[in-house]
Amino acid sequence: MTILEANNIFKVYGEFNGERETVALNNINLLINRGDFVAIMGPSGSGKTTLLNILSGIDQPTSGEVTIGGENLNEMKSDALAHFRRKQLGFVFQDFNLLDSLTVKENIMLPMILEKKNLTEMEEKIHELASLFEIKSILNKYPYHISGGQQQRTAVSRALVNEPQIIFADEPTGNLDSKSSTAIMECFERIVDKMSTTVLLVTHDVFAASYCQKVIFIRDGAVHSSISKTTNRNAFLTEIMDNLTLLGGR
Ligand SMILES: Nc1ncnc2c1ncn2[C@@H]1O[C@H](COP(=O)(O)OP(=O)(O)OP(=O)(O)O)[C@@H](O)[C@H]1O
Repeated sequence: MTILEANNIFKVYGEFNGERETVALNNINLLINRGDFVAIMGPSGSGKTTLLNILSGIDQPTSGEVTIGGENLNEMKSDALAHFRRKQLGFVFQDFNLLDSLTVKENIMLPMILEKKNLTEMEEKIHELASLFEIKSILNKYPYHISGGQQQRTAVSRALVNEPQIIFADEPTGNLDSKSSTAIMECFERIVDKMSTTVLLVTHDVFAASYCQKVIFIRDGAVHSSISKTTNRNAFLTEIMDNLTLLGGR
């Protein structure tokens, strides 16, 4: 079942500070199905973050449209879009974006409080996610007292509490060591397997991308190619590196 559809997406940034206009996205078309686990890769400046921001309704395309679960993001008024994003989409960022003044548990609860869920429902959900991501023992700690990996697992739990249709992650392993990167990619694997959540991430990290089922390569704002995992993760990792070499760039 198609969950996200992007049709003829163009993004042109206007002239700024004497710089000429930039065509950041040049006719992108994408179909993402429920339960897909997809990485977007490409050289620096190829348009990855711009694409993720447009697919997730953070930014508007210059032309083209994005639908998620059949709803056209570009036709929604800003209040409706904000509500849709809060309820239907989950976000994970490179720098975790946790609130330092709230405990791990309170950070995870926040999106449910905004959705006015009842206390029993919130407690049950937190228990389920904290068990799944092995963060039960740190629920009452503050973000500055836990490791980067634990912070990112908290951020993934927070992204999942309202059972979103799709999780968007921008460089989720960018600030993590290799052990924590493995743990977070295994978390994504688990939610795709167990909950059929759809995960779409942008990454420079070949190791992280090798956990996905599919990698879409973009260059100069356009889809260049895509590959799907057919054998094991190590073979897929080699295939991703070969494709990146062909793609060029840093
Ligand atoms: N707000 C903006 N105003 C003007 N140009 C922008 C803006 N944001 C991005 N760009 C330009 O659009 C192009 C795509 O940028 P984008 O950040 O999407 O690339 P990226 O692939 O995510 O890069 P990186 O891997 O370095 O993060 C680049 O040429 C960039 O300079």
